[in-house]
Amino acid sequence: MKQPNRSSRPPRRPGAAPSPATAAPGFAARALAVEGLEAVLRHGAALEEALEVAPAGLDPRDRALAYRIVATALRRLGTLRGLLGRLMERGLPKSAPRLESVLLAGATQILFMDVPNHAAVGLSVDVARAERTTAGFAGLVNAVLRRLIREQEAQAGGLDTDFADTPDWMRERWIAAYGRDTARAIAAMHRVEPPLDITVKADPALWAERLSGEVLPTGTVRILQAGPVRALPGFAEGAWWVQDAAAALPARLLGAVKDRDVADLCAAPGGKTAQLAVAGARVTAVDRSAHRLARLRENLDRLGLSAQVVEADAAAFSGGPFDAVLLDAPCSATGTLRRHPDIAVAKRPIDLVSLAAVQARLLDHAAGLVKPGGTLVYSTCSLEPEEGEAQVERLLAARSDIVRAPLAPGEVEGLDPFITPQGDVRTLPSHWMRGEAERSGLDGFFAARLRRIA
Ligand SMILES: C[S@@+](CC[C@H](N)C(=O)[O-])C[C@H]1O[C@@H](n2cnc3c(N)ncnc32)[C@H](O)[C@@H]1O
Repeated sequence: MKQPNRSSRPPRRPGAAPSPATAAPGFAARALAVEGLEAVLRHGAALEEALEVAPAGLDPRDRALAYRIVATALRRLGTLRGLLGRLMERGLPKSAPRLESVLLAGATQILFMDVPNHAAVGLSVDVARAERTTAGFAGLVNAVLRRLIREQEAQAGGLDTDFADTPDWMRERWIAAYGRDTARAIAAMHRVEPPLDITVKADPALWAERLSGEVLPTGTVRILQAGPVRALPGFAEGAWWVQDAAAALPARLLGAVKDRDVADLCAAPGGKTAQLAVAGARVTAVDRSAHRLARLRENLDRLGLSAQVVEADAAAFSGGPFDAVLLDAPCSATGTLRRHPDIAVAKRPIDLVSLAAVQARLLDHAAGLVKPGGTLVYSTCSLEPEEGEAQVERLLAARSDIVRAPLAPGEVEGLDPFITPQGDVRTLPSHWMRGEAERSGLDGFFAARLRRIA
């Protein structure tokens, strides 16, 4: 946790007149952060859409700060709730559920961000006062956050445990699947803001230099402290796209795809479609979401790439047969918690049951779209074996015309550390530790390469 930072100016006392507080520097970012937390915690919004309520004309720096507050609060939610619980013996007032978001945003800035304590407290008080249901609790916000500053070390005792920010059901599943030490290492990575990973159309070394990044062993360019993505060199001209290093691996399992007919099932927003198109494949990109396909088209346009785009349920899609099929199935996405900490709030164990059924239906159908002799790659961004390894075992047991085409060491550059004894790929957020955690890790992905033999 951040060391106590003592300010010469005390926080604004809630009794003092707030005006023109709502126009004060930093207010808009804090108000938006509280809205964002409300959207995720109480209305089930995804983090990506939580800040869509931002007022038009908001300075992009305020938006970026609000995003960091929300993302950090979600990454450290267990710790923060534990601390606030200790500081508020009587709990949150029932009449103001929104107050929790105000306190979470304030405590996040105090404990985990480089924000002066007086600004974190003063602006939290202003945000509380600006809304009808929380205005009467501005004094409480002031008192709780100031006590947090004074007593953070003492109050944190026993709270900041390895799994404090991991939902119990995820912790238990990861311990069962990967062992306690690895589960602990995964949980630790989920607390860290990940770097920006991009896939470049060509010349990773050149772009790594231009963007002050580094080329990872698999060819992804990794950038620390990137700032707004759209403002980076090469974005507007379509030289690269954002894609986690692990998300870039499944398409590479297909090998050479130049002039091949390749179906990318569940394709939007198109990261893997773009990889296949750059590699020279004739790509049919299928997704059932019109909204997400619009993003796929926008991405391909910016990149100057093309694919045949089909809006359809991939489990009923009747194109092909194809030389190769990539099925990047919808899943719980528990492998992406570093980038999407809202998943820890949104997902429930029961979701795995329905998702596994969808994945089985999609995988069965995908197998039928592959030409005899062709390749099928199945992938998910999940840490849960039911959504990865078990799906492949089930398909192999059910169909004698599908066999595993295991990956050989050295076959795909940089991939060896992730090849399982079965010849599949399994990445974990705790893999690829490269010095500081902020430049390490990658999303948790599973990918298997299969071949249709008849
Ligand atoms: C993990 S995301 C795909 C990410 C994408 N492959 C990429 O690399 O950018 C899963 C996608 O599956 C789509 N989807 C879910 N169920 C589907 C179905 N039955 N048929 C087609 N697409 C589906 C969702 O709309 C979503 O875009």
